Amino acid sequence: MSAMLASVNSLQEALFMQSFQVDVIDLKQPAKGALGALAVADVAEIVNSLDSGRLISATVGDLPMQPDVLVTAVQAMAATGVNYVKIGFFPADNWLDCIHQLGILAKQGYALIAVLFADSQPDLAVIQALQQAGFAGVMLDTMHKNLGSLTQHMSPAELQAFVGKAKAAGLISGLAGSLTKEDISVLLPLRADYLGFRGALCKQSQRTAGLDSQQIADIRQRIK
Ligand SMILES: O=C[C@H](O)COP(=O)(O)O
Repeated sequence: MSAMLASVNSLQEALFMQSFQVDVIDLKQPAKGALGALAVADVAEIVNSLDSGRLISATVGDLPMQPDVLVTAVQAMAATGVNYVKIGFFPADNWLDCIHQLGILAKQGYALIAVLFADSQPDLAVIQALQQAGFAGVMLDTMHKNLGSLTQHMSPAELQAFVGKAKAAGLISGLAGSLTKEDISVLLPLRADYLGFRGALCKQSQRTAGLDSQQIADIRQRIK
């Protein structure tokens, strides 16, 4: 069974989401992009306010693929005490260099999740490099939030292949990207470790709008 990850953008949203017993609370600022980041100080406050033992992830933002920029951002975000730091792998020709530098942090104990974007046709061969570098996990998301859900960019067979490769590499696997409640029955059989949501949890399914309790309860019910 897959777990449920829910993205929230403030302490108020995080506390509200916690009341629905979601498995992973993901801290990000959707208004700042696909993986827009919250301020490190805000993340630290949220980490200190949620129940201990609650799994928390945070993104470092839509950053350029520059190893030094990524390493600095990851160190700052990890210092807040989040369980996982998510790093977007945007189209660039130096992924292996970035993975190598981030791998130095991974080997020091940082729990890193690489985010690949289904709408940019990522080369899944990178999963092997992520494993060798010591990443904790890999997930699929979408970069362009107005171009449909993950299931419109990759077929069930392609998504199954992604999950299979991640599992074979011993990595946590996640699926996200404008997922709708209708996507859930398609994705659950793939047995990813978690399914991630933001837009579908919000009013009018707008990821920058406020959370909608009925939507959250509905999705929580479908994943339980
Ligand atoms: O990590 C999960 C994402 O926050 C998903 O956001 P989205 O559903 O708006 O694409």
